[in-house]
Amino acid sequence: MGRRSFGYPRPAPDEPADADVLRVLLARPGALASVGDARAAIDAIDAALAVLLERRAEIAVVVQRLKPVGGFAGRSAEREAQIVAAMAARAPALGAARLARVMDAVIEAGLEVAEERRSAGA
Ligand SMILES: O=C(O)C(=O)C[C@]1(C(=O)O)C=C[C@@H](O)C=C1
Repeated sequence: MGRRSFGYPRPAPDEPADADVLRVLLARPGALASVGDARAAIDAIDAALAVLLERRAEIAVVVQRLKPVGGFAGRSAEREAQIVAAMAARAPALGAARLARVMDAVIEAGLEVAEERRSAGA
């Protein structure tokens, strides 16, 4: 499947030509004055999150196949701490402790998908 956005946003110079691009409208919290508007903004973000989480899981499946020891047995606390620290720099209100809980669930979900694929011989 080719790129799903058509010319916009323009690819960055170091962007692979066969990557997909997700464009997300991020409402500014201060601009939301009703529950309906705020929920619609949350729904838009959750839709993007679902796409990101699904793609992340598919890529984590690939990592498990490529690692010498994949799956739950190959879990790396050091790598997970790096991921959380990088995210905390972009999400200061959430902070590292809360992000660690979120990412633990996200990473486990990816490893479960990898395990399902492995058992199915896929
Ligand atoms: O980077 C890896 O080594 C992975 O297996 C991927 C991943 C992840 O989902 O980000 C999954 C498990 C590891 O504990 C660390 C990270």
